[in-house]
Amino acid sequence: MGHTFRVDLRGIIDLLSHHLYSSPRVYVRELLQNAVDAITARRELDPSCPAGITITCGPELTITDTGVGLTEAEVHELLSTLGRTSKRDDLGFARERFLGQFGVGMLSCFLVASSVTVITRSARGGPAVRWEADSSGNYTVSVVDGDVPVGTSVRLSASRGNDHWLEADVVRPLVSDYGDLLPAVVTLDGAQVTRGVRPWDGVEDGEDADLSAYCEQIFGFTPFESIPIEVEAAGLTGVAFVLPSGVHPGTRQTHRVYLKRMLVGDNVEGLLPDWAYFVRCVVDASAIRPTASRESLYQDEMLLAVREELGEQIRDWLIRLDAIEPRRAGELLAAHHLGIKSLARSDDEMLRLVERWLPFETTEGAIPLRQFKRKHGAILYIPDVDEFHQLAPVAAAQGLGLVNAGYAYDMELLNRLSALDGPAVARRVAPSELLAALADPEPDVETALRLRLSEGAAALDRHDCDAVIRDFDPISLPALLISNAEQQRKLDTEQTAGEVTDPLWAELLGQLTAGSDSSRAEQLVLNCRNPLVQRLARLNDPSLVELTLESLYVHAVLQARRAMRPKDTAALNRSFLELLDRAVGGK
Ligand SMILES: Nc1ncnc2c1ncn2[C@@H]1O[C@H](COP(=O)(O)OP(=O)(O)OP(=O)(O)O)[C@@H](O)[C@H]1O
Repeated sequence: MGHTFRVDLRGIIDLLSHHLYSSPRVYVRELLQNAVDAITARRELDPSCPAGITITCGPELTITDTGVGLTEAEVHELLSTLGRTSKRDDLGFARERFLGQFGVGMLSCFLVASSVTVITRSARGGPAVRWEADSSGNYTVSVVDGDVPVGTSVRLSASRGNDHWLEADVVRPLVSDYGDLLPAVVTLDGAQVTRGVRPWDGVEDGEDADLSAYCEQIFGFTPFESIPIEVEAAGLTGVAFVLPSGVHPGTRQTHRVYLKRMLVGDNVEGLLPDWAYFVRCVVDASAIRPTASRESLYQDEMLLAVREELGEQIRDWLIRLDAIEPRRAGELLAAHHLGIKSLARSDDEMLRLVERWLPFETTEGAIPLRQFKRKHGAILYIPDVDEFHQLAPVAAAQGLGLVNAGYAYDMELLNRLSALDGPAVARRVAPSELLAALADPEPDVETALRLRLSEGAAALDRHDCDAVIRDFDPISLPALLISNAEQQRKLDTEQTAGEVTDPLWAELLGQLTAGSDSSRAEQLVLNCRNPLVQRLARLNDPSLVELTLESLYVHAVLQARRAMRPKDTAALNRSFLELLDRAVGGK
C-alpha cells in the first residue's frame, strides 16, 4: 500500500530558523520578494499595471501588492503546498525574472508569526480568496465577497515574544536594507522607504559626488575613488570603492551584494581577489547564485570568473590612474602598498608602477626604486631589516647606496625586476662586502691596536669572533659586527662582480674577493677613528683590554639586533658588572 510523506511544519520552521537563516529578519525579505515577483508576473499580462507595495505596521503587519494574485486553485496548489512554486518552468528550471524559486519562502513568516492571513484576487479573474494558516500547519480557504482589487495582501499576527519584529521601527530599516533598489515603490505607514534605482546607474566617469555620499552612507568612509564595474556574463553592475587610507592586509573586505536588486548581504565575501583588500564593492547581479539562505554567494565557476574579471578591472583602473594622474597613483600606492606589492609579484605592469612610485627604505631615505637606480646604477639590497639598519649608516657614510628589502614581498619583487631587466639591475649585498669599502688604518694605529688585540685575544676567542681594524665613518660607532655566514657567498660575489654597474661597488667587490678569508663565525670591525677605540690602543692594562674588547663585542651584538645566545648574555652581565665595579672605584 502506498503512503505519502507527512510534514511536521513546526519541525521545518525550527530547521529554517535555527539552521538556515541567520535571523528571523529574513521574513521581511521573503514577503518583499513575493510581492515583487507577483508584480513581475502581472506585468507579463499587463505591462502598464501599477507596481506598488504598501506595508502597515501596528500590532499586526500587513503587506499589500498590486501583483498577479492567486485563484482559489492556486491558493491550494501554491500557497498550501511546501516546495511548490510558480517561479520555475515546466522543466523545473528557475525562471530568470523571478527572485523566488524554492517554494518555501512563505514559511519564514512563521519565524515571527503565529498566524498568516492572505487575501488575494487573481488578475486572471475569479473571486477574491482568503487563506488563513497557523504555525501547526492547519489552514482554511474561503471566498471573499465584495470589491477586492487585483493583488495580494498578507497579514501577520505575531507569535509570543515576537511582537517587536512587526513594529515599524524594526521593519522600516529592514525594508530599506533589503528592498532599497527594488523596481517597485515600497511605502511603510504611508512614507516611501526605498529609492528604487541603483545609485550608480547613469553616473558618468568623474561625476561621482553622489556615489561618494552613497559610500559614506553604507560603508562609513569617503572613498579615494569610485570605480564603475561591470561583468556582462553575470549581469553584474556596480561600484568599487577604494579605501582612502591603509588597512591591515590580513583584513578580508566584504561587499554589499544585491541579486536581482534584492539585498543578499552587507558582508558578502569572495567577490574580489585577496590582493584587492583595499576595495569594497556594491554590486547588483542577475546571474550569480545565492546559497539556500540567500545570505551569501554560491562559490561556483561563475563567481570565480566574476572575481577574476573584477580584479582585472581594478588593476586596469590603477594603470590608467598612473598614466593620467601619476601623483594620485603614488598616493594610493603609499596607502595600500602591501596589496599592490602582492599583485606586482605576478603582474609586470604593476611591478613598473611599484618601481616608479613605491618608496623603499634606502640609504638615500624613502625613495622609489627607479630613483635609487638612477643615482646608483643598480639596486643593491640587504634582505633583512635589522641588518640593513645596522649597515645603512656605515654604507651611507662611505657614499654607498643600499636598499632595505627586508619587508614582505620585497625580495620577490627585486628578483622579478632582475628577471625582466637583467641580473645587473638588482643584487643582494653581503654585509662582508661592506668591509671592503672601509679604509685601512694608519700603520702605527694598527700596530698598537694589534698588540692590544693579542693581549685580549681570549675575549673574542670565546665568541668565535675575529677582529678586523678599519678606519671609517661614522666616527661615533666603535665597532661593527659582521656575520661570516655571509662569507659563504663570496663565491657568488665573484660571479656577480662583473655585472655590477655602480663603479664604487664594483671596485669594492674586486677587493673583497681578493681579501679576507676568516674562518670564524663573526668579525668585529673596530673603527680606529672612534675615540674609545683610540684609547683602547693606548691601554696598558691587559685585563682592562680584555674587558673592553668583550664589552665592544656585546655592544655590537646588541646593535646588530642579532639574537642573544646564553654566552652572549653571560658576557653582557660579566662585562657590565665589571665595568661598573671599575667605575665605582673597586679596582
Ligand atoms: N504576494 C503573492 N502574490 C502572488 N502569489 C504569491 C504571493 N506570495 C506567494 N505567492 C505564491 O506562493 C508560492 C510560494 O511562495 P513561497 O514564498 O513559499 O515560495 P517562492 O517565492 O516560490 O520561492 P522561495 O522559497 O525561493 O521564496 C509562490 O511561488 C507564488 O506562486
